[in-house]
Amino acid sequence: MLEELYEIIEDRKRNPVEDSYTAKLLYGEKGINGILEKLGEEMTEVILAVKDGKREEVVYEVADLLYHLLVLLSKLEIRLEEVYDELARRRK
Ligand SMILES: N=c1c2ncn([C@@H]3O[C@H](COP(=O)(O)OP(=O)(O)OP(=O)(O)O)[C@@H](O)[C@H]3O)c2ncn1[C@@H]1O[C@H](COP(=O)(O)O)[C@@H](O)[C@H]1O
Repeated sequence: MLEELYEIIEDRKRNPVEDSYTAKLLYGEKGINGILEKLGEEMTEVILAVKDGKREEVVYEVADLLYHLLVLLSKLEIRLEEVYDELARRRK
C-alpha cells in the first residue's frame, strides 16, 4: 500500500495535473515549508485524536500523516526502500 501510494505521488511529480492536491504540495509556492507545515498539522491532529480517545479519528489522521510523510520523501527524492533498509539495519 505505501509503495503503491508512493508511486502515485511520484507520478504526480512527473505529471503535475492541475486538480492534484499532491502536485500543489510538491510545487506550491511555499516549497518544502508547505509540506512541513502540513506534516506538523497532521501530527498535531493525531495527538489530539489520541488524547480524545477517538480510535476512528486516530486511524484517519494517521493515514493523513503517512500520506504527507510520503510526499515529503518524494520531494526529497528519498525512496521508501532507503527507510526500509534503515529499519532492517536496526532490527535485533
Ligand atoms: N492519500 C491521499 C491523501 N491523504 C490526505 N490527503 C489530503 O490531505 C489533505 C489533509 O488536509 P487537512 O487534514 O488539513 O484537511 P483539509 O482541511 O481538507 O486540507 P487543507 O484544505 O487545509 O489543505 C486533504 O486535502 C486530503 O485530501 C490526500 N490526498 C491525496 N491522497 C492520495 O494521493 C494520490 C494522488 O492524489 P491527487 O494529488 O489528489 O491526485 C491519490 O491516490 C490519493 O488517494
